[in-house]
Amino acid sequence: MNERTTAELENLRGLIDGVDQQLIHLLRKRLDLVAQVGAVKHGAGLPIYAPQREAAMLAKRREEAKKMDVSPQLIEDILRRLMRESYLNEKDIGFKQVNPDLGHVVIVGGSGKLGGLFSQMLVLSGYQVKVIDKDDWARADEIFDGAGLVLVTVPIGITCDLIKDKLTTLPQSCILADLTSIKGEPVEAMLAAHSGPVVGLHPMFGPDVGSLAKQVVVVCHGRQSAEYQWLLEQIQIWGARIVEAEPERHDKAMQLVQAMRHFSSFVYGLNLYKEEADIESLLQFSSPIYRLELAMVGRLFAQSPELYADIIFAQKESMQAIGDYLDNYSQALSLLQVGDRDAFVEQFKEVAQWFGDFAPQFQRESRAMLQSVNDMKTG
Ligand SMILES: C=C(O[C@@H]1C=C(C(=O)O)C=C[C@H]1O)C(=O)O
Repeated sequence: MNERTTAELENLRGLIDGVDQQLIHLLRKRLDLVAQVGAVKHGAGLPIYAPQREAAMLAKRREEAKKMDVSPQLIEDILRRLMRESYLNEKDIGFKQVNPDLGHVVIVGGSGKLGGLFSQMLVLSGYQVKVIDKDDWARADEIFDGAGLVLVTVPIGITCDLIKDKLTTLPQSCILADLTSIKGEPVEAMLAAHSGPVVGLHPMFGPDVGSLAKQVVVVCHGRQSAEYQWLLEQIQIWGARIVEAEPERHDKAMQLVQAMRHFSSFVYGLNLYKEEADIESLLQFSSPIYRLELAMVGRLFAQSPELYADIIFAQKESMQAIGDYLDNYSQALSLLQVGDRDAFVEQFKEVAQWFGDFAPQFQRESRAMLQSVNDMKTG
């Protein structure tokens, strides 16, 4: 590089640094304004996540960006990232308490990660939370006395027995709820054990989400829904979306969404291990999609084996779904073995047609994900 180029670059880079510094000031200003919005919402008991406001704002900014020859997608990406920050920050202010007259909340299995997250959200909303764990059952009467809500969040394998054995003498008006990832048997067990209000909940996220904004909580109604309506409102104030489902429909979906999905990730990891794959060098050659896939598989093995065993072993019916997968895998493999490329292409087309409009939609969504995987690369 000659001196002139070096000087020109230095000058321009200095100007870019200045713009980036201004961006930091603008971000600070935006965060402060969002904090004020958070305080107003907290006072009024409004949810932190305001989808209509977001959609309207994004549409306007996209228009304005276009006029200034800035990519609309660029401003949308930036604003979406900023909004994620907003949810995190709004959370710290706390949330409106929808039911101030509730007695305390008991979280059964509160030392688990998901129990801990719900405990934190309830405390941030002004509720008194008591936890009961394995070693505390001697004090159970005292802990449950006066409870307004009992939230069961123990491993699936022991959920129903625990409900049957230990939760039969709750105060009549107390709400009994669970967070288990299957709903049929736990809801039945709760209805049998307790004659008061009962509701089954399944948070469709792990404990490492920073905020509940935009997350989904599935609700399976048990009994006396008017009594726990406040809890659903409270969850919505935390930013989550409530999706109502019949326990059977929910459990059937989980065979694919959870059991089969996690099982195939497990086998994917198992296979890498048996093949003695060198992850380091795979990463070197990885395309963004491979990296994303590896991240989804690898993250499984950073978590609790018991948790995944529980999810995969929760329903006997999942075996059927997983078995079907294996059959389809074998049939597809046989096309490869006999070299029937045409049949493969035909099957591909058939599946593509079945996906319909979802295929291009998923392509758009994954494009953004793949780009951010690429952004995260360093060096
Ligand atoms: C700041 C608000 O809260 C959230 C965050 C937003 C943002 O960062 O712009 C917009 C909408 C809400 O989901 C708001 O409601 O305006």
